[in-house]
Amino acid sequence: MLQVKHITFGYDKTLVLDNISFNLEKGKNLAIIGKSGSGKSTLLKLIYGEYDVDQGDIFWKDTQILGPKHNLVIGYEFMKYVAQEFDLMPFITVEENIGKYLSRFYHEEKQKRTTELIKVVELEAFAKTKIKNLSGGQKQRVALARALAKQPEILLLDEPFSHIDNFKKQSLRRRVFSYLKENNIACIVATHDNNDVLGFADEMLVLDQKKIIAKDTPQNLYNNPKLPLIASFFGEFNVIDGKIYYAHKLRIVDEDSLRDTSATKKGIVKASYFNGDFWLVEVDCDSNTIFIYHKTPIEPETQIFFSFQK
Ligand SMILES: Nc1ncnc2c1ncn2[C@@H]1O[C@H](COP(=O)(O)OP(=O)(O)OP(=O)(O)O)[C@@H](O)[C@H]1O
Repeated sequence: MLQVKHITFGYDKTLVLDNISFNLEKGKNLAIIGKSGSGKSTLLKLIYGEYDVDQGDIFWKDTQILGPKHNLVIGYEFMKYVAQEFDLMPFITVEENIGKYLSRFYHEEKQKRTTELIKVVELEAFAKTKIKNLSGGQKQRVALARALAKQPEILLLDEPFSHIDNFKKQSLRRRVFSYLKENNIACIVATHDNNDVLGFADEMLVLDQKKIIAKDTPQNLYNNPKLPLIASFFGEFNVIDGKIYYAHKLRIVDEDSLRDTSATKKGIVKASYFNGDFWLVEVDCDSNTIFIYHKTPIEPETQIFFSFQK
């Protein structure tokens, strides 16, 4: 189990993280979310032992994670970290980069393991390509495979799919996260993308103002977002009379249906934005901007009525 106990850290005099504590069980997937600059990468780096904490302790099982002041070589065998900038060896191939960390393995086993990992990150066609000839997204996938090469017990991922195109992203996420579950590898994923979280994370931790402001399952946080910051991670939302409503929880209704319900408001359409299955309709309601999903676009300046769905 990972135990993060009351850690505090600042790069200089200004605090970045203040009294952060949480645990993570073996094999579990934890997502860390928060605004840009809220300290997600810093937290991953502290857990990895890249910096010394100012206060507090971090343990993986019985091993205390120590920073550079107390540890000549950064990092531990059981933990791997895939940073936002991945440092691969540019002049050797994809399989050589992945295999590089498997020097202790017999040749056949090493080849088998490398092939398996190349499959996880869907780079079969590039196995013999030199890193310098790969795109950013392909490099990111090599970095992921390399981190998995030695079967860590815990993996720290910073925006792991940020460079990967949408065609690949969905299937790659499923493969990588299933691989981690099957192999009982715990992971912490710092991300801005709710698709990295919904469907994969066992829990989510929200960082804001140097603190953890929420920690719960994605389902609970999605269904009951206590703060706009949390709702904004999941999608378009509105704050109406102090309550948070996702844009898909509001319904544009006919004037006739108004008699039945008191929970209806009036507004003037400002614009409609194509959104795939729906249009996102921007409405001015008592000088507040409200967003509502609707099946069709609505002409600007049209008066509409909308109601709230549970
Ligand atoms: N090496 C550094 N030296 C000094 N300050 C730093 C350093 N790295 C990060 N910071 C500062 O620490 C704060 C947290 O940065 P961090 O990169 O952890 O945030 P983040 O949540 O990961 O951001 P993003 O989502 O943009 O990646 C920011 O204010 C940043 O400017």
